Amino acid sequence: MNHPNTQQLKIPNPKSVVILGAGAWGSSLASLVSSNGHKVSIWSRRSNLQLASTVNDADIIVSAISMKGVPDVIAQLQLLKLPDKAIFVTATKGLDTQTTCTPSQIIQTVFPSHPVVVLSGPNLSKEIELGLPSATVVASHSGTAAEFVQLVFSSPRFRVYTNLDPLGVELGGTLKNVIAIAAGACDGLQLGTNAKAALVTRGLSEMVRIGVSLGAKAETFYGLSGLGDLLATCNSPLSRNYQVGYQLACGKTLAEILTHLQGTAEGVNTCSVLITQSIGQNISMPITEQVYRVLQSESTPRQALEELMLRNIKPEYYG
Ligand SMILES: NC(=O)c1ccc[n+]([C@@H]2O[C@H](COP(=O)([O-])OP(=O)(O)OC[C@H]3O[C@@H](n4cnc5c(N)ncnc54)[C@H](O)[C@@H]3O)[C@@H](O)[C@H]2O)c1
Ligand SMILES: O=P(O)(O)OC[C@H](O)CO
Repeated sequence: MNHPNTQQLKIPNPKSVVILGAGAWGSSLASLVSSNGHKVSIWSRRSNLQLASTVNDADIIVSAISMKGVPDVIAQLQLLKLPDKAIFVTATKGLDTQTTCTPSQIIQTVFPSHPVVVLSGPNLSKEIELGLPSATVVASHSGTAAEFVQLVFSSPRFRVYTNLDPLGVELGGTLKNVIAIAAGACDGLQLGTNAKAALVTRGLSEMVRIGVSLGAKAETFYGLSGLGDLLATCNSPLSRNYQVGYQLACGKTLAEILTHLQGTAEGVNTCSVLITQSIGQNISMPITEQVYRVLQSESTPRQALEELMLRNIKPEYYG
């Protein structure tokens, strides 16, 4: 089968794309789509735009809001008449603390007749704003919807792959945030490259274990939206989740860090949800457990390291 290359990707008619959320990621996604010649509207809870008039002709509605705002904004959309053609794209990386649902699950439950596409990958918004090259994944049970979104977002600086495991892609981007907090702490404690490699590899193992138990495909976690995003977030000071861990290791309190952090570190809330899920499903998640204890001030990063190193020795299970 012949696929077009990025030079041939122009969609004949510009599409109408609505971005919900005017934060770092919403702004970067807007600039990617408008550079491709599409009509972009950005709505946020603080803008003067009416949600109803913003979405009334949308081909694509993108959620780039923080997880805590998703249920409320989707409930607002439920009261409106959306165009039948509208495809939802979620670029939010978190879990709902009330229901433990992912954003795509929340959207699909409220809008069962609209396709939902997950967009996730190693995409630090500051690098994208600089025009640096990057790749991502758009995943949906509707291959047609995923390919449509792929065409709208693809460009020579933003390479977009399709995938048919939306839950796996969404969980990859969500679960890695907790491991990124641990990786930041590892660097803050100056534990070295060997320790970081061990942490990230065993972290991936935890992601696969809980992800598969929640219904994702194991292989998805070894792609861009899993391992790819894990590597980006665990190795970059641009990541807010990494920053949380790094600064905790430097002795700051979580409250101090969050007060000064630019943007949202979803891993903090995601960690609490994962602890509930891992206990409920009897799944071992030692790194997540230690991150949780540090976030709750029940332990320090140094004590968390000791706890991890002193666990019973065992075979290297994969997954
Ligand atoms: N920044 C990145 O590099 C990046 C990359 C990929 C994915 N993401 C994900 O995108 C999401 C947004 O991240 P961000 O970096 O843009 O965060 P941000 O803090 O810069 O922006 C968050 C946006 O959500 C809105 N919001 C927050 N609470 C809300 C509520 N209760 N109701 C309505 N709107 C609300 C804010 O007004 C703002 O527009 C997160 O889930 C993040 O994990 C971020
Ligand atoms: O800044 P973070 O930690 O939210 O990470 C941003 C993106 O998820 C990286 O892909």
